[in-house]
Amino acid sequence: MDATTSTNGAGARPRASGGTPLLEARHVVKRFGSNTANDDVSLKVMPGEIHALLGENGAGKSTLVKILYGALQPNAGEILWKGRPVSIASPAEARALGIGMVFQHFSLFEALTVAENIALAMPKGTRLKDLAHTIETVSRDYGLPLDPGAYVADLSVGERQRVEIVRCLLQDPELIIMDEPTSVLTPQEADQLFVTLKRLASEGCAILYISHRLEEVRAICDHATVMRRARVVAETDPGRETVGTLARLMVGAEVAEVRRDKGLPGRDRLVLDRLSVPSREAFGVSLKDVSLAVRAGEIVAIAGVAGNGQSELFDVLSGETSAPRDDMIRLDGAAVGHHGVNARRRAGAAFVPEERLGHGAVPGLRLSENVVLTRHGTGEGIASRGFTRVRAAGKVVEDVTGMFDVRKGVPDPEARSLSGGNLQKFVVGREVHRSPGILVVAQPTWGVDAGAAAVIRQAMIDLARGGAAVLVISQDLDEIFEVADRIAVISRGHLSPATDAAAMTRETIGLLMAGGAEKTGGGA
Ligand SMILES: Nc1ncnc2c1ncn2[C@@H]1O[C@H](COP(=O)(O)OP(=O)(O)OP(=O)(O)O)[C@@H](O)[C@H]1O
Repeated sequence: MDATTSTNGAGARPRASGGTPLLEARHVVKRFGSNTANDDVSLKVMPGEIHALLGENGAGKSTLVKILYGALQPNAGEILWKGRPVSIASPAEARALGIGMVFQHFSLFEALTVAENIALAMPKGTRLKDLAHTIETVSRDYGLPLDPGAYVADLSVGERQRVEIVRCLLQDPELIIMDEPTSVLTPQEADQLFVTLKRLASEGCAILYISHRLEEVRAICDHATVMRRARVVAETDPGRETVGTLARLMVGAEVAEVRRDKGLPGRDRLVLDRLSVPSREAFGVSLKDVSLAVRAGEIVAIAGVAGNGQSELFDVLSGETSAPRDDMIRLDGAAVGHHGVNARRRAGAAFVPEERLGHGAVPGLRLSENVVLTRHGTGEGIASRGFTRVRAAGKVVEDVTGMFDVRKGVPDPEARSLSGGNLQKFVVGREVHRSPGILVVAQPTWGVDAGAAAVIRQAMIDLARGGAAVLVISQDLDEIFEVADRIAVISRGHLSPATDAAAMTRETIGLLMAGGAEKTGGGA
């Protein structure tokens, strides 16, 4: 690995050429059956360095960091910690060395409080009261405020991540591994996280950082290791690259630009009429008088800080919860507010939830079985009996794999064995493949690489331009501006009127996010 000197930011540190790496992986190999996920991978992380691990979906990044965290064992290769060979047999051993990890999929118990969750990772005998106090102090100091007594079930995704980070910090790590930490955060939360990471790095803690958001990698990372198809293909200083050159290093080709011509919106297809839904949970968000009409041919995006009613809105749109009145939700003119998810699917709607594992796909089922699950009640070619069903579902898997370049080791694997981004591509692709008249999708490109994000965004645009009404719920403003014809903002359960995207700026959206939506009231 070449010694490089960082050019980014005031706090940039030169990359030591002679110093001992904090962590070094040498020639690591990891196979899953016939699929090689890491093929002779080497990596050096220096103390106090923010080190990006980049690569397209399925490149092998998560596999490598799971090995470094002791959650997986390599088939070959060596790991050195502060220059000494170590064998990291379990996450507990990794933590004992000083390696912490914040996962992409959270591992918190919803029925426990923040303090109780963190206590599980602390030495036996830690008093809950003292721990609550420490949590409050550390979380405040590092700009990640938390209420130790709050139940995890009531926290937003961004807050849950804070719990994971604070739990990690309390173990005094020298290296923190983060797998796509900003994909669940608002722009403001992400900025705050960057301040926290810079501070940790200035205190000597190294960060190994997986992200598909290349702009942020350029802004905060001192060094990047790039993987492609299980191998390391480049080492670079991201501050010296552009987003385009980084994307090319990852994907090995130019990333296609999303094409969008102006649509000619037609009739109303999805209509919400003064939809109010009281929260089911003590700390949940109630939807208040939400009105919106999404027309044929257009994409409407709902922006907002996580935890402002997005998941409640998705649940009532998809039929997971019932609307108080049937006609509060109309699909192509038909009142469906009291209908379940299958009836809404039969009415031509498709839904892609935010959580892909568990909600979007059942982890232990094969992809074809997951296709059957979402289509058995819709009468769309997945016949109701035996072989036909399995064969037709297999064909859907094949089509979606081709259209969305889903990378997988075997033709029909269990959902859980796909890399995060590939599963997302599959779940979005499975629904787009139905050519729905109405598509509601939450966080469509969460965790997918630049190339795949372009494919998914293009598919949504093409679907809309073909006459569908597409509603995108997203926290990613870049994505919203790339795809949306109109933008509405959700704030504490209120939805602002959907406004022509060309007339919206980040500033206006920011103001609406901060509570302005309540003042402007619901409207289409
Ligand atoms: N438990 C498993 N069983 C079988 N194959 C697996 C397993 N875990 C990962 N793989 C495979 O290993 C390869 C690398 O996956 P990995 O999750 O490491 O990729 P990644 O670079 O982190 O991708 P992403 O950006 O999409 O999260 C993929 O082909 C994946 O399908």
